[in-house]
Amino acid sequence: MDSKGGKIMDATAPIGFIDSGVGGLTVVREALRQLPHENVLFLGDQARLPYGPRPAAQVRAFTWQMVNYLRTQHIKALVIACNTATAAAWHDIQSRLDIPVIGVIVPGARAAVKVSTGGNIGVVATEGTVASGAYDDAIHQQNPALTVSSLAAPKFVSLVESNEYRSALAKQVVATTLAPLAAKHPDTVVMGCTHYPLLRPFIQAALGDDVTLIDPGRETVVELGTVLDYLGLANHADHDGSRHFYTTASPAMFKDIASDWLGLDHLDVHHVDIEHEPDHFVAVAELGASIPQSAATGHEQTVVVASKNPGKVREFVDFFGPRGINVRSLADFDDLPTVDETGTTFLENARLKARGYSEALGLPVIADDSGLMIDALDGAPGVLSARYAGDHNDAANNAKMLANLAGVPTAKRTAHFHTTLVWVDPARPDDDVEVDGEVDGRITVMPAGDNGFGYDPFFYIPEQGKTMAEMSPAEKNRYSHRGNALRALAALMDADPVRFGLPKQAQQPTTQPTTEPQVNEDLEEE
Ligand SMILES: O=c1nc[nH]c2c1ncn2[C@H]1C[C@H](O)[C@@H](COP(=O)(O)OP(=O)(O)OP(=O)(O)O)O1
Ligand SMILES: [Mg+2]
Repeated sequence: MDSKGGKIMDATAPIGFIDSGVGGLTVVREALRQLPHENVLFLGDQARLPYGPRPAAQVRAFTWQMVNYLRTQHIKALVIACNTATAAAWHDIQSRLDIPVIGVIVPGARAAVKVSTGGNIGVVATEGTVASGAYDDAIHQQNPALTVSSLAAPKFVSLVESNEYRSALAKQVVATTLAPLAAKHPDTVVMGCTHYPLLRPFIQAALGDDVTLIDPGRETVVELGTVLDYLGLANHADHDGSRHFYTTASPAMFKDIASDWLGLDHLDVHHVDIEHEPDHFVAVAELGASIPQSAATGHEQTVVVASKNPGKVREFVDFFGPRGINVRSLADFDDLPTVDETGTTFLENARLKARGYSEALGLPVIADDSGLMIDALDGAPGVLSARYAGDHNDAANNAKMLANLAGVPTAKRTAHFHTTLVWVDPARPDDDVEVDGEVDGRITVMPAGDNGFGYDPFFYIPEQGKTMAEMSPAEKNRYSHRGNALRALAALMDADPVRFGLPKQAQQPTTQPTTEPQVNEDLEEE
């Protein structure tokens, strides 16, 4: 964990990637290769593509809308995986956010300066990037003596976005477009648009084999890895991270290109609308307020997870995110009164939290009250799980549990996790939704695994042969009490979306994706 700007950041939080379309996937592919354990959220603004010909002020506004959307998903770092957006907005965004913000231009320029042998560097980019002079500036900042020749290649983005990037037409367009640059005999050429690496074989052919091509996306991911390490924000999970993709256009075409390019099946792709997001910096707490709540308008739903436990909140984000529901937690709101858990049952406490916070916020709220019941301890710690030894001190709680179980043989260490969820919507009084979930397991003698939270390292599921802390988030969710309760909730949502403020023909998946995408290592590398 690291703290920046007074806010505790979570190494397991996702990294956000934004682009005008699918081009940013070339950067995501690098991230999956170089940083496979990181959780990834990608947003492509295909509905408003291309960004290249647009005025810089408009690109900046669109970019902020993408950024503000991803900020509601609690990203720990942001990569502007688009050269045009980086040229127009990187300075503004990185100066205002309290997370690392990395653009593609500086890393790309740095790499070109490093490898150039003849001091003659070419840059191929969109009109917007060329007009900004951002690469010239970044390269000359490193070494003013280098020659930089820039060329705009406006047609390349549409070749890629129309999935034509392997065609004969593409080959011909690339050769014709690059002829004036080839005539200047650069020794190094920057592919200054994240769409262009998909055309790499044709670009190389047009410029000649002697030219070194720079993929700024690749360099950006190197820099991202360094920054995360430096800030203590790298995800050290022992399994591949989760990957969620959002597009402002239709998911179908996006899925085709993304599956092909990333070598991933079962991509989790969802449509989102971002035009209502603020087009400039606002505090995270204000972002929720800008999203319409009404089911009748069919707009996005926001729910506040009434929990101060970041481990829990993550599991809710993983559940609601793919269903297109924005998630806030109590950490996003200042000056909230604390609701005490004075009940004697999970249901009473979950109701107290859901109703208390919903009343204070005037928003739909979901609360979770959960705990561990150990048979040999007559169901303890149960409702008091969080306060068993120390107040929310996981280490002390686990130590007390172990001490109380000393000498109890394996076969008698059976236990059950329970969760009760209560959903309260101020727009639908007297229509609270209440569901339960349980999972059976056994308490180990030694902790195992680094994932999850609370009692997870000691909660062993015999059928799976591991503790919940040894499972990836998706895997834990498949078996856990919370996963089971959320599946019960999902069934109710699918049956009656309007009850949850969702549009009637909800396009959400009926069950959560349980397949973890695999990275195909065999994909061509340079
Ligand atoms: O999946 C789980 N894996 C491991 N441990 C878990 C899990 N789920 C709940 N637990 C433990 C944490 C806490 O010691 C107690 C819940 O207490 P509980 O009051 O519901 O939550 P909390 O106080 O941590 O957060 P909050 O009330 O703000 O939601 O059971
Ligand atoms: Mg609690």
